[in-house]
Parts: sequence; C-alpha cells; structure tokens
Amino acid sequence: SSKYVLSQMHPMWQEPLAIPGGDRQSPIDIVVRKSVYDSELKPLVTDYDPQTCQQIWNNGYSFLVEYDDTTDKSTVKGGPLQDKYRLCQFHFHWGESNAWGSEHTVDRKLFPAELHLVHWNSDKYSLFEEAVMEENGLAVIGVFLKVGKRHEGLQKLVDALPAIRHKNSVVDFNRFDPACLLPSNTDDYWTYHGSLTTPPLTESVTWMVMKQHIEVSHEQLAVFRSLLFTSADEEVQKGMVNNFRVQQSQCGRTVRSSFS
Ligand SMILES: NS(=O)(=O)c1ccc(-n2ccn(-c3ccc(F)cc3F)c2=O)cc1
Ligand SMILES: [Zn+2]
Repeated sequence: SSKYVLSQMHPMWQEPLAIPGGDRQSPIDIVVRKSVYDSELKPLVTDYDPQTCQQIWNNGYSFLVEYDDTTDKSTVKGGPLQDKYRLCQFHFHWGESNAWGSEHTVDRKLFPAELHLVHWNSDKYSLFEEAVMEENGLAVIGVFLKVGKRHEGLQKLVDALPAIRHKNSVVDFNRFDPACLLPSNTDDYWTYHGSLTTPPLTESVTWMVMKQHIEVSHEQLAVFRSLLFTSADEEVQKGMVNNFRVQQSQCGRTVRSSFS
C-alpha cells in the first residue's frame, strides 16, 4: 500500500545535516482531525496578470514558470496573510508513477503530483532574495493533482516541456494565466508555517494547501516525467521523477483549516 512507498524513495538530493532552526520544515502530513478550524481565516484573493508570464525553465529540480515580479501585477492576499505577496514562479513535484509524487499528504494520502505557486511579501521587502530569509517573507499555494480528465489550461505548458528537457534550458513563455491551475474552490485550505522544500530550506513560508485538487490526464503527467535532472553535456541522463522531499516532523505546529 502507499504507506510503504515513501520508504523506498531515493530523495533527489542529500538532506543537509544542520538546517536553520529546523523546527518548522516542510513538507508535512496534514492530519485532518488534528487541524484546527479558524473562523478568522479569510478567503484567498489571487489577482494574476497573464501578461507578467516571462519564461519556463528546467532548474534541475523541477520546471519553473517565472513571472515578472517587479510590480504588484500578480499577487495573492487575504487568507492567513497580513500583507500582499507577489507571484514570482510556479512549479510542480511528481513521482515516477501515479501512486506517489506530492510533497504534502492528507491523512497520509499521497497524490501523483503537487503544484506550488511561490509568492513573496512585497509590502515588507523589495526583493525576493530578501524575503526568502524572513519569517513572513514567502507564501506558497499548494494544489494537489489527481489523474483524470485532461486539463485544457495545462496543455499549453505541457507542449513547452520538450524544449526544456535538460537542466538549465529556458524558453520564452508568455500569456499564461496561473489562475487556470487553481481549483474552483480556493476558500477551503489548510495553512501552517513551514519552509522551502529544497535548499536553501529557509523557514520563511506561510503554506496554504488547497483542500480541492485539480485533475490532469495520465498523458500530461507522462510529459512531466520525460524531463531530465541532467544537463545535455552529462554522460548519464537521469529522468526527472520523484522530485519531492521526504516529510518532516510537525514539531508541535498547529495546522489551521479555513473550513469546519
Ligand atoms: N518547493 S517550494 O517550497 O515551493 C520552493 C523551494 C525552493 C525554492 N527556491 C530555491 C532557491 N530559491 C531561490 C531563488 C532565487 C533566490 F534569489 C533565492 C532563492 F532562495 C527558491 O526560491 C522555491 C520554492
Ligand atoms: Zn515546490
């Protein structure tokens, strides 16, 4: 069953021995019955401008769709957030099979993939690089993917992937509206304070994990798996799969839910 799967996973990079702070790392398992309903949590308000989409590239961990974050044109606010946060990029994590791939789990349930929309606090900081080091610097929206019907909005992105098969390849990519990747219901989510899930692993993230998943087709996910961790000049090519971090302990943190 899936609960034994994670132990067979080979994390894509060596976990560092010392992590800054280390008591609010991500990802975690969201234990639904231990989450606390907080009626003060507001609905999330996303306001994305597709014109700010700039490029798509393979960074050797995942593929990133990057946005121009020099203005407040694509932002998220509300929810647990006190400030306005600017979208800088989104990316995914996935498995080699549909049985696993997500970073967060819900009552140990694994999803085949997980989308992360990464934002930084533009009310308090002037650059992403500054915000990434600060307690309330980043806000990441997590959306689970399930295999089912084809996701029409995702297809434009899937069609661009063969051009960035290798690490460090980049192609222009514009007029992509990330709102099409959000579930219809963004009022129901879990939120907790955590970290980036790849180096620098800084504990600067307010996580908002959507309760409702989105559906993509098996064929669309298969194209994700055709990407490579390695650059074109490396002798041994490694397929980009299982690019998720092993789960971290909750360390007494409370996961709040926006729904009862
Ligand atoms: N998977 S996730 O938690 O959403 C996640 C994990 C790692 C990152 N990440 C890795 C390096 N950077 C990064 C990029 C530019 C920079 F100036 C500083 C950084 F930390 C980053 O934001 C961004 C997001
Ligand atoms: Zn991520």
